[in-house]
Amino acid sequence: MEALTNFQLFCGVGLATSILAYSYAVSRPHPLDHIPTVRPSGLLGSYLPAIKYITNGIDIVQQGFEELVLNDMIRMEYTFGPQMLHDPYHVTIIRTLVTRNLSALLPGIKDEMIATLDESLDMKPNEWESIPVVDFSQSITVRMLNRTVVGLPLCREPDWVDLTLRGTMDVIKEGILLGRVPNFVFALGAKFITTTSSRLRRGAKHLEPIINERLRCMETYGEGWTNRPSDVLQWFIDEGRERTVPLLTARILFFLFGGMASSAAAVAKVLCFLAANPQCVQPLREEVERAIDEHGWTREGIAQMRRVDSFIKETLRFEGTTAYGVQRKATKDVTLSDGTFLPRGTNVAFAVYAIEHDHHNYEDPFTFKPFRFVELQDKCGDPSKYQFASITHDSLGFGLGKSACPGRFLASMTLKVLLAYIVVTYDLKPGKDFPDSRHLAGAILTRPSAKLLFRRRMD
Ligand code: HEM
Repeated sequence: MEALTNFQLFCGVGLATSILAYSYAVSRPHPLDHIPTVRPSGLLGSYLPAIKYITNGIDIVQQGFEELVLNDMIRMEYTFGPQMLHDPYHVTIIRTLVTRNLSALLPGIKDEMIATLDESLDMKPNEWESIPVVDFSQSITVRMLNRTVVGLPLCREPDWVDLTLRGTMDVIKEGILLGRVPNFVFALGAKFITTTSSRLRRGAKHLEPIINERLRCMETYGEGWTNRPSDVLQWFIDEGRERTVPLLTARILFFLFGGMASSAAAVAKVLCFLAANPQCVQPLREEVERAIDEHGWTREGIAQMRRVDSFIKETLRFEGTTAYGVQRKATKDVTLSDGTFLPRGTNVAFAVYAIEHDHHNYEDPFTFKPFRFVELQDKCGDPSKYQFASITHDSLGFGLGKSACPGRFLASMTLKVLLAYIVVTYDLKPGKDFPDSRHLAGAILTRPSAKLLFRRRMD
């Protein structure tokens, strides 16, 4: 027999070691074996559903409805910086200053919306224009959100807009990739997978002159600085925890990340459902025109738009935003009230789509009823219930509990203004590739090729 070459010997030892390691891993009891998890056990088995999950997330989570779902967390400390995890003060600023100042932010949001619509929908009277709905929704959302965050003129600066838009999408892709990298290559892999440093450098170039000028005014005028900007950047500076350009840049980009992708995805769905349901247009127009006649484009006016609110909430419930959500990690061993034991480090998530399509929670859950929530409000006699921004155990689009989305009131106001304005200003109908959605790693997304036809309102 010929002598084994070094290479064959290396392969042989490697194979034997792998078989031993695999046999050991599958024979070891897993601390979660008592819990009905969605993933099969075993060394390779856990990666197979992860791959299947990329294209078929809904089905896998549906399988695990009423069971606990394991999931990897996206690693924000690598895509933005460790300070986002260790000092999430932006959450407090959103809960307090952003939410308290919604009335003051509204005129800027509306102004930015009209400017973006005029630029994107530059058609002649009686002419239909075909618009890719995903791109359109992202462009308008990023501008409206940026207006509240950095104000004019930066919110319209093309490179900044591109950074805050594409950068958000990059972070999502990088986060998904990082979530799939095995732990032992993680620290090294993060450096190569993320574009964090170049993103922050690019952002700092835009923010540096603005931050420096604002710091100068604060030093010069102190409390007497009368035309102090009323935007998120200024609230971060005033808070005083981070006064350097790199740290503030990371915080601002993270803030925009928090609001951008989910709001833009919601806008795309709402516009698609509006185009697909022409029977809703008249009732919506009547409501919006009445509210604007009585209160103008104010928060009071927006609050009167219950059909608009219900249309948005029902669209997101019916179409779904994600297969699973409200992700939590057990930071220590936990025993739940039903006796279920979760060892430290366990990731859990709720089967959001399944819960929002459960007939115990919603009558006729697989039927789109645009004004479902107005009917429920009328039935219980309380219009403050069942609102888009409300959080309940059967309405999980904004999460649940202490970590529920702090930006939901801003998101709700922004979406309502947009839908209300579009419905009274334009006619819409479905275009190409409509209204198909696709599933990506659990998220339910509008197909990027989907088009809508817009025309200036004719009647
Ligand atoms: C329709 C639009 C939006 C949707 C569907 C949405 C949804 C969510 C969800 C599901 C969570 C996780 C909640 C949980 O785990 O319980 C979340 C968290 C968060 N959202 Fe939103 N969001 C939206 C808009 C916004 C906006 C506009 C902002 C910024 C103003 C924002 C800022 C955040 C932040 C900072 C968190 C993390 C909260 C924390 O860690 O405690 N979101 N959002």
